[in-house]
Amino acid sequence: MFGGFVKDMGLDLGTANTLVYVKGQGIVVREPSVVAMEVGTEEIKAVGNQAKAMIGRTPGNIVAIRPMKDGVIADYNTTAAMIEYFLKQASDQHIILPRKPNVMVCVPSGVTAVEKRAVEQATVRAGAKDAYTIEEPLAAAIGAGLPVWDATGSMVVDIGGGTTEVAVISLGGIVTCHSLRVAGDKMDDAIIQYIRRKHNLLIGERTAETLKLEIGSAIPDDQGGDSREIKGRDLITGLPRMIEITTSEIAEALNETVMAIIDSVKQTLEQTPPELSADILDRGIMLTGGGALLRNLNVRLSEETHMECHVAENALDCVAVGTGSALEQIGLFKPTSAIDRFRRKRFF
Ligand SMILES: Nc1ncnc2c1ncn2[C@@H]1O[C@H](COP(=O)(O)OP(=O)(O)OP(=O)(O)O)[C@@H](O)[C@H]1O
Repeated sequence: MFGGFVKDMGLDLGTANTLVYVKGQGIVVREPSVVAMEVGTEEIKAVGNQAKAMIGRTPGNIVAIRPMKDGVIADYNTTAAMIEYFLKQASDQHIILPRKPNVMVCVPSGVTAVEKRAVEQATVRAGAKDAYTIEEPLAAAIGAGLPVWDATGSMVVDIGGGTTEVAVISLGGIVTCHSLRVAGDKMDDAIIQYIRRKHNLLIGERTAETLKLEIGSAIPDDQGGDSREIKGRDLITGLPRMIEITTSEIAEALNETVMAIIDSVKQTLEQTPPELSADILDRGIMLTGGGALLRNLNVRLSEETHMECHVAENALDCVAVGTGSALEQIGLFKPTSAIDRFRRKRFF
């Protein structure tokens, strides 16, 4: 393999988190996709965990931004700088790189050719020798251990920060899929809006996400369920205020988002060829991505589709692991597969 030195990498360039998978070593970097930058000079002050801690707390001259939005690049230069930082971190910590690595990056299945090209170019600009792309649901299915290469239908629902990807896969290819720009971030927004409407309280993104992680659920609890005290700014007095929020309230806030995901699964099932539907009925639906960890989401989806729904064991890692595994098996991919090779034109 490339003189025995170069380690190829799989990059799960997510809206919420970026993971780097190094061939033979597994996941070596796992950090939030956040960059803190100085206004005016655009000098990067921090990336990843350090930058995330700054969200909502930065002084006026520093902004913490998420350069990926809805699964695609919203800010090209910052994304390239962020990828460069993560690839460098992976190589500094774990490997010797006498030559540039080949990098396989995942992209949502619904991206345009321009959006895909931007990801490839940003990866090359960040230091990759060659960039390859793989569609996210295929990577998620490989990472979740589904038999994607067999002549049998597998269904995967990957719920990330920016996108939800629903796909039926057979013989290494995507047969039907839906990509929905509704996922974890929209859930956080829904919680912010709900608390604003119902309690006249303004809370930040991080508080909303914490509520979702700690007491969120896709099914309301008749008894109210768990509760948490949260602090925010009163919209009437402008003063800080504390209130108590229950699981049932969060479930109510998330209902619309959860229904959008369920509808997308139903639509995909409606468009699935009957033989493959039968396979899915036998094996069930596999949920991956951080959003799949929302409490009772699998139960709710199961009730709505009358099928078994399983949450992958390593839900947050599936796409990165699948992306890395795909790179290891690149020889197995046919030209019609979901992987496209991008030959770099010299940039600089
Ligand atoms: N236990 C949990 N319950 C609910 N949501 C969770 C949980 N853990 C993580 N999440 C959410 O999962 C999302 C991140 O998931 P993931 O890392 O798979 O996304 P991503 O790959 O960065 O995004 P995308 O695939 O859309 O680009 C965040 O919105 C996060 O809040």
